[in-house]
Amino acid sequence: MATDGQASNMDNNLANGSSVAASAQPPRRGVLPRIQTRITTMAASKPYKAENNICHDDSSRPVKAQTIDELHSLQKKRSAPTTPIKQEVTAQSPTAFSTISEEERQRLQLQSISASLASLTRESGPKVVKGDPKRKLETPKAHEQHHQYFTPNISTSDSALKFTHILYNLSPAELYEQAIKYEHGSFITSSGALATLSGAKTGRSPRDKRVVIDENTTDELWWGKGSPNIEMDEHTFLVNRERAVDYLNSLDKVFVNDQFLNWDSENQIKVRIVSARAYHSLFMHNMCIRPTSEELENFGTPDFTIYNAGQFPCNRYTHYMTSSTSIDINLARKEMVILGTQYAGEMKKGLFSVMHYLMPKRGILSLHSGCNMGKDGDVALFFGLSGTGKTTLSTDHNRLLIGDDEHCWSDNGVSNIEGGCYAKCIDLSHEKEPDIFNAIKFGAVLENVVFDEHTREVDYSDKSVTENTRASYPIEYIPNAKIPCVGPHPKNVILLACDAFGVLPPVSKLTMAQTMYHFITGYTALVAGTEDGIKEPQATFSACFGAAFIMLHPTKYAAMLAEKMKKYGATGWLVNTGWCGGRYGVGSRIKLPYTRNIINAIHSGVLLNTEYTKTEVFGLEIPTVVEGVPSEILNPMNAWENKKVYKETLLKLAGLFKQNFEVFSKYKIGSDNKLTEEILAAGPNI
Ligand SMILES: Nc1ncnc2c1ncn2[C@@H]1O[C@H](COP(=O)(O)OP(=O)(O)O)[C@@H](O)[C@H]1O
Ligand SMILES: C=C(OP(=O)(O)O)C(=O)O
Ligand SMILES: [Ca+2]
Ligand SMILES: [Mn+2]
Repeated sequence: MATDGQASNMDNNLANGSSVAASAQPPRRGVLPRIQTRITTMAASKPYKAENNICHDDSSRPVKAQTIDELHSLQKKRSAPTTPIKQEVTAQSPTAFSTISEEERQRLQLQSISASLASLTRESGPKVVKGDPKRKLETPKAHEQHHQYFTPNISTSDSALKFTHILYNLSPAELYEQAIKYEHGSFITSSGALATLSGAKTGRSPRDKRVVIDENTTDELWWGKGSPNIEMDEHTFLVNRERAVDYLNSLDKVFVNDQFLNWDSENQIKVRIVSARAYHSLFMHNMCIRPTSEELENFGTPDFTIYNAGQFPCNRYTHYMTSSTSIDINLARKEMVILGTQYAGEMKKGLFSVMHYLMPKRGILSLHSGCNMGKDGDVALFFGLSGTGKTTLSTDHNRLLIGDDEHCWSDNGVSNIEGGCYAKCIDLSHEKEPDIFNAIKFGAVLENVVFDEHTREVDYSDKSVTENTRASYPIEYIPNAKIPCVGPHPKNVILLACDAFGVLPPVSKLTMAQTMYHFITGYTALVAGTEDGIKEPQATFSACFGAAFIMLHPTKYAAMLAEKMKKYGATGWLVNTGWCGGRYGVGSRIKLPYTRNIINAIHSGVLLNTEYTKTEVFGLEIPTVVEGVPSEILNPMNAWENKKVYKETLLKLAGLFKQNFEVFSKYKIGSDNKLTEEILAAGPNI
């Protein structure tokens, strides 16, 4: 089909081409057209006159360059001067860089980057210089005094003799060029996105995420069974940090991104990402909040720094290492080191873990949820594990998108932590998800997708590289994004589960105790791919729908959620975006349009006042009708052909729920004894 189309297009072009040629004066074979040397009918608008009656071969102005090199130098305009240095600084409010010259500011910035990259054993940062090493002019001689580079006090070692070039907050266009020139597997797709490969790891490696245990974190953090925080000591962290920093400094150039997290300006943090790949720099450019040039000038010292040396493995002879991958967080040093994985999601989710530590300390609840808002200001949260529909369902053409994955709930309302979205691409189509499909354009990063060698058309159904194909794009690529990404207190809290057992109803209305029970339980069937090594869906429990990212005990987050939901009167819902009519392999996944209709009925308030029945075992309230959804699927028992197998499956899942919840039964949720008892009773009855 496509070939036919192309062929006939080509025929048309040829036909058009020849007809145009025919209508102009065709040069007769063997007779070349005469060269004109006289002005005849030059357009009157042309600003210059012919000299000595000799006409130039071109009707435009001559180029203002004497040589080819000069011509090339004209092509690139220097960026507009950065915002003027503020002079009106009072003695009471001197800002960090307010009274300094542009040169001094640049020097301080490079000094800060050099300090970030400092070796802790040699106690010095590398010699850093701004700009691409391929532009030789910018590589200074060491004795030259040049404001573009910074030389720290260097102890004797060969690594101290070279410069590390810093590609600082490059634009997407510059990053495209860097990726395409220097990184294998980088291509521009037909829609303008940058296609890249993340290497051997195409998903996160939760079993390789380590957190430094020290005198503070011993008591503060959640350790042990079920916790994502695999311990490591400070010394081992420093060994890995040194390995990453030495690797990065051995390169000709590194990328540095200085950006923000959290749209709530009172609770924003400054992050620095040092990475070796343009792909990683563009990914974080999309995922974090992009500073304005003025904000960048006043950036100062970051609150948290990532060293991404993902191409380089960790050393398995190092204590605590169980593979060649390690993602290490040190809260005291405010640093994270990545070795042995190039999957970009580690950076995004690593920072999310950090927010899960920092925000609750301020009484702010961090949420692994999507978030959107109706035209009347009604906010909905979409909690759920990977693949349950946070990104898909929060991206809704009829509502404003606040964010697809990571939020904060403070006394001021909700705020997105990030500046972009990270959508799954498997089986993506314009028809099913037009807004996400259209966001995959110039500036978007497309990970691990397969495309036609010639047309660069992406085949979203192709799983040859991985099932976890991904697109990262700035949030403003979604047409109805809410910028700034903040909103009032949520009205609906939707818990998403992708139930591979097919026994949970497509929608149920939850009591407060049930909401807490299901929030702490965090059930889903993990969909293939996002976590490395998972190929088939399997039942999973992940506390707070994000056990891989929370840092404190789950009951801390649960207590905060209960308090906020009560205070602001939010309603909890459980939505199964997984299977109906049988388990995975027998039934089928609930159709996305049905789920959207369910979600619409929640947003509109229709589902608050409708008829409900209660299910056995889980005791869930289910509506008897939802507009645009076949009534027979609303009660899963009706959708199953074999009722006996349904009941067995239901009991099996209920048993897994009970078993999972045992560890939480000895904990109290906040200061409320009654709520704790109610939560324990809100689980399945068997
Ligand atoms: N009924 C449904 N509801 C939500 N998503 C569905 C449904 N059926 C299929 N899907 C697919 O499941 C995936 C959900 O993934 P995503 O929205 O990225 O989840 P998350 O953001 O929670 O990780 C998407 O690929 C989506 O197209
Ligand atoms: C980036 C991730 O998020 P999600 O799959 O929830 O979109 C992830 O879990 O690796
Ligand atoms: Ca997620
Ligand atoms: Mn998502």
